[in-house]
Amino acid sequence: MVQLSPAPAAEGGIVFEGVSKTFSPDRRSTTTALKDVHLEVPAGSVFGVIGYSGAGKSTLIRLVNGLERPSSGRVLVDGIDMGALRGKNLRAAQKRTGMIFQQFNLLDTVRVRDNVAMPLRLDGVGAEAARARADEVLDFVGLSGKAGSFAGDLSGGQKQRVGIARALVRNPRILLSDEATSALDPTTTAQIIDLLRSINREYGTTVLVVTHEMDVIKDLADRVAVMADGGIVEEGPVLDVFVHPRSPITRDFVTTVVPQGLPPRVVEHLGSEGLWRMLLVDDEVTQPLLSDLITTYGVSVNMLHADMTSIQEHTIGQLIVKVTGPAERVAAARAFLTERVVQLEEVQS
Ligand SMILES: Nc1ncnc2c1ncn2[C@@H]1O[C@H](COP(=O)(O)OP(=O)(O)OP(=O)(O)O)[C@@H](O)[C@H]1O
Repeated sequence: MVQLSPAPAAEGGIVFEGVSKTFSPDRRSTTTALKDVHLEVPAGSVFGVIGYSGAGKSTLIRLVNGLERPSSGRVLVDGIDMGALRGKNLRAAQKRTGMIFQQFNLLDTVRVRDNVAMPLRLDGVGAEAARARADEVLDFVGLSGKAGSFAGDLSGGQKQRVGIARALVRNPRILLSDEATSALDPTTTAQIIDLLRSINREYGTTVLVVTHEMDVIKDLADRVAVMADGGIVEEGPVLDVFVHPRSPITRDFVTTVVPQGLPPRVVEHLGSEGLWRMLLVDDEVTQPLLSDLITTYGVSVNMLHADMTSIQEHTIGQLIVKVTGPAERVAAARAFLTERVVQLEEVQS
C-alpha cells in the first residue's frame, strides 16, 4: 500500500533571496510584513519557522506556493522563481506544494473522500480516479474508515488528517504547514507531528512548518528560523538553537520548553555568586557531576533545580546549583564544570 512516490533527491528545496513584502490595503497605509529575508530550506528537511503573532510567518509561507508575490527579492522553489510565474506555469508550480492550515479549511458538508479528491477534480482528473487516489491517501493518514463521512462530523484531529490527505493528494514535493496543530490538544498534536515526520521520512517531502509553539519545533523540526518584525533573527539546527539561543526572543521561546532560572526572590536571597545554570546534552546528563565536584574540589553544592527535556533523539538536562567555598576552589570547580557541560552561565537576578 504505497500511496506516495518518494521525492527524487534534492527536490523540494526553497531559497528566499532578499525577500521583502509590503501590503498597501489602501493608499494611506503600508504594512511591511517581510524585510530582506534570506533563508534556505534544504530539500527533504523538516524546517520550522517560529515567531509571535504578526512576525510575518504566514506571509513567508504563502510566498512559497505563490499565494503572495514578493515586493522585492526572489523565492526559489527548486530553482524556479515563484514570483515570476503567471497563469498555467504558476498553477503547475503550485502543484509541487501542498498546504495545511490551523482551521483545516475543509468543506464541512462535503464527504471526506470528496474533500480530499477536490484538488485532483480541479485539475481535471475524472471522478473515479480522483476518488481512488483520495482513498489511497486517506489510508496513509489512517482515516480510510471515514472516507464516506461528512467532514463536519469529524474531530479536530481527524479533520487535520483529512487536511493532510488533501495536501498530499497531488504527491507534492513540499508540504507547508501554517499553525496546523495550534487548534489541537497536546495528544492530537503529538499524533499529527508523528504523521508529518513519517511523511518526511518515508517520502522525502520537504516540510515547512510555521508555528508560535516551541514544543512543535522541538518535536518536529530539524532546523529552525526565529522571526521577529518581518526578519529572521537567527537560524540553525534545533538542538543548537535550544542550547545556545543568541537573541532575547529566541531565549523567550526556549524558556517555554526549558524553563530558565529561579524565582527572582530566591536569586536575591542566595546572591548570584557561585549560582550557576548548566545545560547538559545526551551523555553529559548521566555524569556523576555533583559528587565529582564535592569530592575533588571540596566545595559545598546546593542543588536548586534539575530537569530534563527530550528534543527528538537528544536529551537536554538543566541543573542550577549554588557552589560555595574558598574563592580559588570555587574557581577551580567552575573550570571543571565548564569542561564537562555544554554550557554554564551565572544566574542573574
Ligand atoms: N493581505 C494583507 N493585507 C494587509 N496586511 C497584511 C496582509 N497579510 C498580512 N498582513 C500584515 O503583515 C504582517 C505579518 O502578518 P502575518 O500574518 O504574515 O504574520 P504571522 O507571523 O503569520 O502572524 P499570525 O500568526 O498572527 O498570523 C501583519 O502586520 C499583518 O497585519
